[in-house]
Amino acid sequence: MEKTPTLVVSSPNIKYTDEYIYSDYEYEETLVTRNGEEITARPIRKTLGIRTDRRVGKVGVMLVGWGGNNGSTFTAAVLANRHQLSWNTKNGKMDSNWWGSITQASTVRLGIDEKGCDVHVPMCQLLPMVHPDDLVIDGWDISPMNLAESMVRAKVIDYDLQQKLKKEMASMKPRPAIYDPDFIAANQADRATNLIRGTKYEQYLQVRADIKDFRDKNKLDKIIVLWTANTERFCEVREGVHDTSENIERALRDNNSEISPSTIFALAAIDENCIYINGSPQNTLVGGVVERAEMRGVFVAGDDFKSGQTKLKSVLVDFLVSAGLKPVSIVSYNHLGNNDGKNLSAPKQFRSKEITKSNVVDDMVESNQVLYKPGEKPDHVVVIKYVPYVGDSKRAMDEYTSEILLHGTNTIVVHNTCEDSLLAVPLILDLVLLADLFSRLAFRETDNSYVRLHCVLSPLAYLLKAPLVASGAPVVNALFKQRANIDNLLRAALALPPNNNLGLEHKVPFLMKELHSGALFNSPPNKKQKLTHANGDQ
Ligand SMILES: NC(=O)c1ccc[n+]([C@@H]2O[C@H](COP(=O)([O-])OP(=O)(O)OC[C@H]3O[C@@H](n4cnc5c(N)ncnc54)[C@H](O)[C@@H]3O)[C@@H](O)[C@H]2O)c1
Ligand SMILES: O=P([O-])([O-])O[C@@H]1[C@@H](O)[C@H](O)[C@@H](O)[C@H](O)[C@@H]1O
Repeated sequence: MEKTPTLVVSSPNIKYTDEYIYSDYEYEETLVTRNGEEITARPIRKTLGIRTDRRVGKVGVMLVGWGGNNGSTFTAAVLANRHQLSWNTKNGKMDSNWWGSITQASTVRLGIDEKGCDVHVPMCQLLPMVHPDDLVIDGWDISPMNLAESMVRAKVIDYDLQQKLKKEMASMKPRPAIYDPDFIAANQADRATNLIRGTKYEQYLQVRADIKDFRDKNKLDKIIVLWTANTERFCEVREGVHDTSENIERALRDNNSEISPSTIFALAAIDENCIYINGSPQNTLVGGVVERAEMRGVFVAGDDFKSGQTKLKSVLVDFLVSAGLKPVSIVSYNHLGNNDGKNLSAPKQFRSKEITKSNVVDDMVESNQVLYKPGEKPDHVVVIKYVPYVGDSKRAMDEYTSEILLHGTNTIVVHNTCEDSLLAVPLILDLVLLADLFSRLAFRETDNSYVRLHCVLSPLAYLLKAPLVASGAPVVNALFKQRANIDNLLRAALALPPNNNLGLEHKVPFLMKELHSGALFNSPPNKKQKLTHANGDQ
């Protein structure tokens, strides 16, 4: 594989040491105030010291639901890419790739070259990230099947590739897991034979022991626990039970029936200082769990991978509303035949998914009060049907009807067929790699102290249908705003300004002349500011 060039930022605002990258970043925003009919906009600017720990270390990922379609396909994809496997299909020989992963297969605009042409680099090249080949994988499942059997059961991976992976995956066996029939569909009962017995607290202790065992056996520096098990019903959040760390601890020890398996996994992960990510729609990350994460300085993220219909919805609705067209009716229907679809065929589990698939348009609608009165929303219907024959190949049909000029209407219909797991698995990789990277960022608060990001990793929103945010923070669902947030956070850690898409060197005559004469690149750099970091050389 050709060696990717090393990226170095040459600026008085950045300092590289063996352990850290120190950057002075000019954070800019516009403060808007209203006084009756008058709106005032005031630019504000703050120099932020950002430190990135370059030491990636040895990273493990523990999947809850490892034996599922996503878990087995993720494992197959890591192994296929690690071994650079090729395999035969009816369409010819295929090579491994990570398409669908923004860290591995997408690029970020870095800037322009001397001719003024945009230069893009792979996202994974901007800052030190875990290499997918180096990930150590383990996990739990209520089903006892090993990963080779799980891969066959999933019917996602091409047959010839399965044969090349079977031996290695047969040696991988999910650890016994926590099963509570009150939280997932009754139709999952026949899988549930690989279980941790005992009270909820005993199960919590066992999960912690499993994490310690995985860490010690593999000499890991960091573990990320990611839920890709079945969708649970929402737990009924109760004051005095779910609201604080202390109350949830008590509820756990009291074997409270409203403490879900996913919340037990989350508490165990956090108490073992592991990042916890929820790839399903249920409300695992209740107040007490987030408070526990804050107290321990551990990161959490969720909910529900944003892989297909919802991802497209967060683009189409953003396009329509920002074009001044008014979506008034959105209908999202799909059917699929995998075990996820089987579990979602139960009303309570479907309701969890319906919630996360429905709330995704709120921020875009609320951003345009020319089109929508306060509180006004499009009609929005979500339908999911289970049709066993189609397996993992989800069939999605969407209809978007908008009001246009002079109350005309415009109806867009989309049909989409895909192996659902092949869309979700790259997101699992990105969630793991970006969560690890973001956990290594720190922001200088005083001369010698740094604070990390808020424990709820909302910069991962691009990958999630219902992004969890810090209490009181706005939820952003528009896909390209979410993407710009990731790109510009990475740029900020390199003391680079956000991409503003102005391109004035191609629009303002004297800038165009400077560009072509080379003068544009000789303009004096920002006045050399003293690095604000106490640790960086002055
Ligand atoms: N495109 C996608 O595939 C996609 C997109 C968004 C969200 N999701 C969510 O990801 C999750 C997994 O999807 P999938 O297609 O892999 O489903 P799946 O049913 O194939 O896999 C889930 C696995 O979890 C196991 N399991 C159930 N309860 C468990 C528990 N308490 N502990 C440990 N294991 C448990 C099951 O035995 C199964 O092997 C689902 O919640 C789904 O809604 C999937
Ligand atoms: O990501 P997306 O395509 O909007 O939503 C998908 C649903 O349409 C599908 O029915 C469900 O099984 C998947 O878990 C996923 O949530």
